[in-house]
Amino acid sequence: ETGEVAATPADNGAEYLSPVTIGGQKLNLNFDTGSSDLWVFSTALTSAEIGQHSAFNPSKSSTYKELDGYSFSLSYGDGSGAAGVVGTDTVDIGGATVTRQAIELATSVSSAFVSDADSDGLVGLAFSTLNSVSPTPQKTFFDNIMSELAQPVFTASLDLDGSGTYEFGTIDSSKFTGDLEFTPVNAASGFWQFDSSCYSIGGKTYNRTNATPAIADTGTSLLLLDPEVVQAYYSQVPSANYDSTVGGYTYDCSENLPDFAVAVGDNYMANIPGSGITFSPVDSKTCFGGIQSNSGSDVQIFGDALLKHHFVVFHGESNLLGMAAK
Ligand SMILES: O=C(NNC1=NCCC1)c1ccc(Br)cc1
Repeated sequence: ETGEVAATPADNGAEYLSPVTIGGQKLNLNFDTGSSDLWVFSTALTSAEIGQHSAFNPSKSSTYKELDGYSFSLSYGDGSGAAGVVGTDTVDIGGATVTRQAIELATSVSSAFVSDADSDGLVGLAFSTLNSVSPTPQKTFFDNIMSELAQPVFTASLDLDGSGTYEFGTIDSSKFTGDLEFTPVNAASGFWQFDSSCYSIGGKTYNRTNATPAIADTGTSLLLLDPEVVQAYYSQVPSANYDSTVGGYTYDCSENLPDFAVAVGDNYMANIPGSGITFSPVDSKTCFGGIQSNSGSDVQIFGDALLKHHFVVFHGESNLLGMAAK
């Protein structure tokens, strides 16, 4: 079995959305390798909360089964969150189908999800140990389908030109160039976590002292790195400075930015060309960088700002992360 869906950049440029069919109902969900819950907007929310979203209606699905007394409650790294009840239903992602997938129906969502009209919920693709369902944590879609897949993998090929895809069960070699380099993942963290001990700026490589690990997180928009690395990068950008009003480093959009690369394990330097560093404009002349600080936390987050420049393989059986150029 295999499945393939488009990953389309949302209007806000901050996330990618993919169509998922649950009990015959189609929703646009954010595939998130940084969390492990599949939750959706549900008709239990108020119409003000639902707004333009698609909301799952359990009473309209002939295959939905409530899990009596089960609940979920989640908060994400950016402070957004959701909570609600739990059931099972048939989930189809591009033809890959799980018949009894735990789906989490939101009865409350944070304001960020209400105002982001593009996302009808998330599909968690980190390890099931992080699932928030009480009293019994549930398995992710990938965990449930892995044994049925032609290969126990899923891949992310995110593009800003709207041609991105997620694929389950196969590694499509037409989607990348050069070698695919695999790195061991520390699954005990619950994340797709690996070592990253060096970086390069404008082609010059630096080793990090007391290097914190990194995670591959498709649910985070930016590249959130140690302050040491971020300061080193923006010291090479004359007009750059930390602007507390927007909460990050900004610079003149006319700057000719240096290339940047971070190590993924010992065998791969993941590069972002200088032309691909900017995340968004702040005003007519100022730009906001895709490289920002993780405020010194114990892990670096390699989000879409990095991942969209690469072909990424998540190998669930051998706990490896594959990276290639594209
Ligand atoms: O929440 C996280 N990733 N996913 C999403 N962010 C926003 C919506 C979804 C996240 C994961 C790991 C670490 Br460490 C910090 C943050």
